Amino acid sequence: MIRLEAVRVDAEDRVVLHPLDLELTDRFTVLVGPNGSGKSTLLRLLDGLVLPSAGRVLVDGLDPEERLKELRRHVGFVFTDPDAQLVMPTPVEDVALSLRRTGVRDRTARARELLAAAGLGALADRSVRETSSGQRQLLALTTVLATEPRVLLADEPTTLLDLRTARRVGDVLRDPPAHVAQVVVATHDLDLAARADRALWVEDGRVRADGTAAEVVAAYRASA
Ligand SMILES: Nc1ncnc2c1ncn2[C@@H]1O[C@H](COP(=O)(O)OP(=O)(O)OP(=O)(O)O)[C@@H](O)[C@H]1O
Repeated sequence: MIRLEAVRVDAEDRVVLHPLDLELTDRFTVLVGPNGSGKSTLLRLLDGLVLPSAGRVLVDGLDPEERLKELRRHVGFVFTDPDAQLVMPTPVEDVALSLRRTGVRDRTARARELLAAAGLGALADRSVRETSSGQRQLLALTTVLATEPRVLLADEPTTLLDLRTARRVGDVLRDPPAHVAQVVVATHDLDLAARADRALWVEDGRVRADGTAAEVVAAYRASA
């Protein structure tokens, strides 16, 4: 369960996120809203990448200000830019690296299985630099899932993807591996958003609507 208790985030000259109380218990929650509304900030609070200026964040009881290391093991974050998290020369090495804390014995063999399951088997030994940006985005998601997080956070995970790959990423977010208890995604992809259980429409640093994905996405679409 994710809880925000009177959380506020200030920038130098303004409030980025106004005081917010929130409890997220659904399996798949999306954050929608215009550019610069505070979605990424809200997501980053859940991984301790942004710390609250006031209030408290708890992710399955872990407060990022007190137990950051544990939290980071508990939570996986997929960045918009996959190059921010792909560090090894080849996909198989990158996924094998992510498996280092999982107790898997043959990490290379398991990495190949995970890549194959993600539809990336043919790229396993290629240079990451030779893969397309969409393939790298899917690879970044695969490497994060390989760490076996309980909570999966993703910031615009379908931005670079063609329709079919976006659909596949949506399938993974909708129905992730069993170790993932909760998924929270910030997105402008309203087809993806509509597949969530719950949606928050964030605007000007406030939650403007909160409800089922169908309701909130329809209201947000109608506002454009
Ligand atoms: N550390 C910071 N210092 C100053 N301003 C910030 C900081 N972090 C975020 N902001 C500002 O806060 C606002 C919200 O940013 P955020 O990245 O959370 O929006 P977003 O909804 O994710 O936008 P987008 O859809 O464009 O990714 C923006 O105006 C941004 O410029």
